[in-house]
This record gives sequence, C-alpha cells and structure tokens, in this order.
Amino acid sequence: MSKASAQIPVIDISSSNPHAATQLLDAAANNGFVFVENNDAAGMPPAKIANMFNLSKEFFQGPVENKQECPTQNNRGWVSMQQETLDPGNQKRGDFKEYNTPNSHPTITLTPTRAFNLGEFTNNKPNQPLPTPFSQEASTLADFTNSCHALCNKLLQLFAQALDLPSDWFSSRHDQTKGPSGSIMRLLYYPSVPDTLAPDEDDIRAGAHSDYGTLTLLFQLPGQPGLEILTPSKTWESVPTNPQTDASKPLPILVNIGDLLAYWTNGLLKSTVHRVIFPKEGRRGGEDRHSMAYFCHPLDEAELVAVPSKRVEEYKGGVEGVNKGGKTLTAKDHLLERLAATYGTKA
Ligand SMILES: O=C(O)CCC(=O)C(=O)O
Ligand SMILES: [Fe+2]
Repeated sequence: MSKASAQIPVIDISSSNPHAATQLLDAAANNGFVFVENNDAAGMPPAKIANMFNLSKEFFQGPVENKQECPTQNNRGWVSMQQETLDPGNQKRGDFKEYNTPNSHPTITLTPTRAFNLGEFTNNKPNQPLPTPFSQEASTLADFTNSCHALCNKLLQLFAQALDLPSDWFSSRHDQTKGPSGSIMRLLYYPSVPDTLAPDEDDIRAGAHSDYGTLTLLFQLPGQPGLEILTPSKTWESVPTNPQTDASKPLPILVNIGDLLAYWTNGLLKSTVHRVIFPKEGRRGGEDRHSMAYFCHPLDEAELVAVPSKRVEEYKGGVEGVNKGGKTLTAKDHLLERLAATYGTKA
C-alpha cells in the first residue's frame, strides 16, 4: 500500500504575498516542513541548482580514489556508509548509502561512499581540501552555498517578523562575517541496489533523525522519491519531490526546521523527524536518488535561549535539554553533542 503524502504547503516568499511570514510560521508550527516557491525572491536560479547537481553526480560517479582523498574531518569531507548512523538508538547498522558495482560485475562489493560535506568558504576559498571535480569549481560551490545562506537569512527575517521580534533577531546570529559556524552544504547520493540485494527492514537509506541546525534547505530531483516525515500521530508520510501541478514552474525548495529553531521558540516551531527509505512503490532496490541539503547553522557562540516573543512565551510546549544543569547551551555545544552521537565519537 502506498504511503499517504504529507500535506506540505507551497509558499511564495516574494513581496507580492503579504501573508508569507504568517504562512511560514504556521507551516513551521504544524509539521516543520514547507516548500518555498522558487521565484526571484528565493534567489536560487534553477540553472545554478542543476549545475550543482551535475557537479555532485560527477563526483559520485568518479573514481573512489578521489573520494578517499578527502575523508571526513570535523564534519567536512567525504562521509562513508556505515560511518554515520543517523538514528543511533534504533538502527543496527550504519546507513545504507552507496553500493558500487565495479565494472558492473555481478559480484557486488560494498563501497563506502555516501555524502560530501562542504563547510563554510572564506572569501570564496574553501577551508578544507577539495577533491576533483570540486577543486576546480571552488567559486561555483562558494556562490551556491552563499545563495543558500542568503535564502535562509531571508526566511529567518520572515520568522522574526511573524514572531514580533526585531527583524534581524535570527539573521544577525547567522551573519557569517562575524565568525565561524557549523553550516554545511551536503551533497548526497543514494544508489539503487540490484533487486536481488534488496534491503531488509533495517536498511534505511538515511535513518530517522531531526536536523541539528537552524533551517535546512533540501533540493530534490523529480522521480527520485524516498523522503518521509514522522507526523504528530506517529505515522510516516512521504514527501513529494514536486508538489506543484504546473510542470512549467521551477521545482520548489523544501525547507525544514532544525533543532535550534525549536529550542529558540520553546518548541513552537517543530524540528520534525524524517528519514529516507527505499520506496515500496517501484523497484525493490529503489531508484538512484541525488539530493543536496544546506544545513544553516548560527555562529558557534550563539546561545540557545528562548526568543523574547509573546507568542513563544505563551506557547507551553517546551523542549528538553536546552538548559543542561543550569548552563545555557551554545550552538556549538549542541552540534558537537549531535555529531558525537551520529559518528559514535566523543564530543
Ligand atoms: O536526502 C534527503 O532527502 C534527506 C537527507 C537528510 O535528511 C539529511 O542528510 O539530513
Ligand atoms: Fe535531515
């Protein structure tokens, strides 16, 4: 039986929509996921997105030596299958990510490849080693991540407006000229697997998790489904790759609320649990899925205290763990804690 499709609104954030801020807040307070129409106000021309997907595909199709050149360090670089377990409490094995069939030979070797994490750029220069083809395209990558960050800041200003906060309350804490942050552009590849090797129930493409940062922008491709969200009634619902009926419109950008916006708003905004599966419809071994996630994080030292908003004060939800033993957590404390659980290392 196919899964119910999650009800995720598509919102126009251009000035022609005077309700953008409240619509965003309502969607974020409901299930924490929203599609943003990709018009000029989003500042993400479809050709730029397509170019990034092409670079990502070129990297993942390239030789494994390119990937091994830049193993993960400090959450940047090439992240391999089974190195990362997004749902450490429930998953027996690491995430089931890239299967490589050398020369299409039927003897399958499992090659750990999965994602490439790009950290912040400084003056368009990377702060990490880059493999081919990224090394020749540093300014393209920097430009794309900067556009993603600018869109996040625009959304953060709309959230501030809807919460009756000074419009830069969030965006000033995400001003990358003021210091380092944990923001990451992650390029993901989930290969299909041969039907004979179809995954068992424990093998999920990306385990259930909430995102660690403020906001995530997710770029998907049509015909490559698999993302699901956990609804308040604890059922999994699928997220469409394109919720629009007008095929001539650019694909909207999926945005989800991360843990920090939930902390800052005492849980009014929802950091919803999601995962990526092998869809039950279609081939057992799934289709190839490429996606790109921009995890927007605040400056490392930003404190996770509730924002001075009446709407937040009146909301009685509350989020566990913000104030541990009387100490206010910073964005960096939270990130290190989550990364330690994900990679199985010490914070
Ligand atoms: O690939 C996707 O669609 C989602 C990936 C994801 O949720 C993540 O990396 O945090
Ligand atoms: Fe995620």
